[in-house]
Amino acid sequence: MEGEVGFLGLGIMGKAMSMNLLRHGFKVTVWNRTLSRCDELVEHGASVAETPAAVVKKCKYTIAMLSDPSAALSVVFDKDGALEQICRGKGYIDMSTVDSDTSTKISEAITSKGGYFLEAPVSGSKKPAEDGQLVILAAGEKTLYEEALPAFDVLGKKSFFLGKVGNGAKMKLVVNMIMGSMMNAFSEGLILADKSGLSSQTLLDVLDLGGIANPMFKMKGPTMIQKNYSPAFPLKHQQKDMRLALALGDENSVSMPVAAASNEVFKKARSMGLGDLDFSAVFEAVKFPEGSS
Ligand SMILES: NC(=O)C1=CN([C@@H]2O[C@H](COP(=O)(O)OP(=O)(O)OC[C@H]3O[C@@H](n4cnc5c(N)ncnc54)[C@H](OP(=O)(O)O)[C@@H]3O)[C@@H](O)[C@H]2O)C=CC1
Ligand SMILES: O=CC(=O)O
Repeated sequence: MEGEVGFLGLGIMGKAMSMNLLRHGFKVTVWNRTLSRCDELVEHGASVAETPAAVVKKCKYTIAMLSDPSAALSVVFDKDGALEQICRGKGYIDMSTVDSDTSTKISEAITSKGGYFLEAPVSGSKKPAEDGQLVILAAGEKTLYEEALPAFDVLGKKSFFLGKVGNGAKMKLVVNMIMGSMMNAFSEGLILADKSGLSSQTLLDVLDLGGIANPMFKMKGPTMIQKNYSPAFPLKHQQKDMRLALALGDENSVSMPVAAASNEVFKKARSMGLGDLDFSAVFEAVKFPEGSS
């Protein structure tokens, strides 16, 4: 990955990832819809471009890390979007969590102009992004995957190449569907323990020693008990992932009652105004279901 790398989208993940690239000696040109969010990256050596098109014009490789399908499409297809400057030899790597249709639309547009496309959503949240410990789920153009490995090695602890475009998106949605359902079950367990007169902390200790111990319970349990929902993975994005995973289930005639019920609780949490908090704030919606005070 020689030369300047472009980075579009400096939210929780994009900021941590582009900072990591800078720390490891990559030259990075950044763009964010809210341009002021570029300032901190500039202090650490990044250059700024005014539009996605300007980033692509300057850089052989451009990485995008955007909130959802509509943002991913807008940054490519809108006026001054990335597509305007895609030409032969340019690589576009979308690391946002989107559905396979969105990824395919972007891929077809990029490749129709002679560019190369890779989808590469990630598993792992704010802290793994800061520590370069993401799990990268890439699919699409194998040559671009191989060229991107020096960057992926900085951003992640392991990269998978999953074949044709769409497979990375699908894998990410399956993983996050499981994660969202687990977070709901965990929240119900914490409440059941509390209402039954048991100590929440003791429940966490018991869980951590058994067969269902996992890093998510270990990390989120204590902060949930303290009602600290400072966002690492925003709840609105988890709900988007449940919705997209359920659509994938529809397409494949897979019945997912557990995920469907969990999605309802995430929707309820959004309607309670919790969308910008961490996804563990779904705990509040489980505590106070529809109709209760
Ligand atoms: N946070 C996490 O733990 C993880 C998140 N992900 C996925 O990574 C992606 C980014 O997540 P995260 O960084 O947390 O999200 P944030 O909400 O923190 O950041 C979203 C980014 O998308 C930009 N954006 C939103 N809408 C548009 C639009 N219409 N046009 C242009 N830019 C837009 C925002 O720009 P602006 O600053 O202007 O609002 C911002 O840069 C999501 O797909 C998420 O599901 C994957 C793994 C972990
Ligand atoms: O998408 C979220 C994550 O933690 O992975």
